[in-house]
Amino acid sequence: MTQRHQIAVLGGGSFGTVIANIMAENNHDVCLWLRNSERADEINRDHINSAYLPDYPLNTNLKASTDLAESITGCDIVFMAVPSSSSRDVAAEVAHHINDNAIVVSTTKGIEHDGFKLMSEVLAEELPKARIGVLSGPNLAKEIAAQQIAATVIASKDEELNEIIQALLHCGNFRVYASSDVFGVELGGALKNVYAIMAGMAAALGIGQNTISMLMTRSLAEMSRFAVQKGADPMTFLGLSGVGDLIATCSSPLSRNYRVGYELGHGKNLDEIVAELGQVAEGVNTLKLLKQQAEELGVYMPLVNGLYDIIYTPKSINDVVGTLMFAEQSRDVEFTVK
Ligand SMILES: NC(=O)C1=CN([C@@H]2O[C@H](COP(=O)(O)OP(=O)(O)OC[C@H]3O[C@@H](n4cnc5c(N)ncnc54)[C@H](OP(=O)(O)O)[C@@H]3O)[C@@H](O)[C@H]2O)C=CC1
Ligand SMILES: O=C(CO)COP(=O)(O)O
Repeated sequence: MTQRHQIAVLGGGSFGTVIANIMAENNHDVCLWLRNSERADEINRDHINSAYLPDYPLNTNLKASTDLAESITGCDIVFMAVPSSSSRDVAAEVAHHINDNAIVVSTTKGIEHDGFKLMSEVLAEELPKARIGVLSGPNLAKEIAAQQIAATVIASKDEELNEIIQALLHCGNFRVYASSDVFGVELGGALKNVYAIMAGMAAALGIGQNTISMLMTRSLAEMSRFAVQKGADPMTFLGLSGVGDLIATCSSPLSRNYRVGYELGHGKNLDEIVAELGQVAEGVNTLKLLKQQAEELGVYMPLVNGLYDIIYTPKSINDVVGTLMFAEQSRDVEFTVK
């Protein structure tokens, strides 16, 4: 019989709810921490999170709470599923209640504003005694909630941690692959959000399959180029957390980042789009940070620059496309396996 774990999932949005429910279905003690008491009551009473996943019946053993101390105390595993803008504050609170040596897994695909830090780095600073992992992959929450087959990646240097998380989340429609490349897995999840905005914008303009293929492939080249400059292994970008997640989010209106791009492509204002979305689209902040970081490192990122110009400068989409099409023509594949 597998060990029964006591788990807290912090963040009661779409992804937090889905992973909490999978683990409750797998017979673990799971508490979903959220800040809205009406929603917590609804989950405990009606076993539904109607604000985020109205068609997804939740396991009756899944508990919800607005009390962070109550949610975390005694847990051996904590999942972070809040937006990157809140991760440090939430982690600092977690530090008061968490067991030494507990496992903490970040699911957040974003970058901290100051210092271009990924969430595992933020967690390591705030929770120095925790064993830290990162979960990332092509995981559109609504598809998982609809019981569609999906897979993800758990990344940690701690092999035992990877095995524990694989067993926790594995079920008939969800597979978990392991990686030791925490940085590469996490960076892939954060960067692809930017390209999903671009893909949504391109979809709004009615582009064909050749153009879609070109955009996605050149996005992967650009992401990998940036990652290599930051010291990551480009091979990780060929896995689920890299190209896998890029394909999912650049192809689906279920992606919030794609939807932001789609509305931008129809001429809507960014602030209005974000306000109407009511959920996190991490790529909007990542775009600015990525452009700045690429400039500092001297990495050539024409797609990021073009998207930035469309959103934040008076340049039109046609101006930007013209510039991109007449840029110097270079090599297709930049990396070789020795
Ligand atoms: N959705 C997906 O398919 C996947 C998402 N991710 C990543 O996971 C993260 C969360 O995504 P997702 O669940 O979809 O996002 P949602 O926007 O659906 O939910 C975010 C949740 O975080 C809560 N929250 C925000 N700020 C705070 C705070 N300061 N304290 C407590 N709770 C807070 C929100 O609360 P409230 O409802 O009260 O506003 C909401 O419940 C993102 O970084 C995303 O990139 C990762 C994999 C897949
Ligand atoms: O990361 C995701 C799917 O893997 C979710 O993408 P969005 O945040 O764009 O909805």
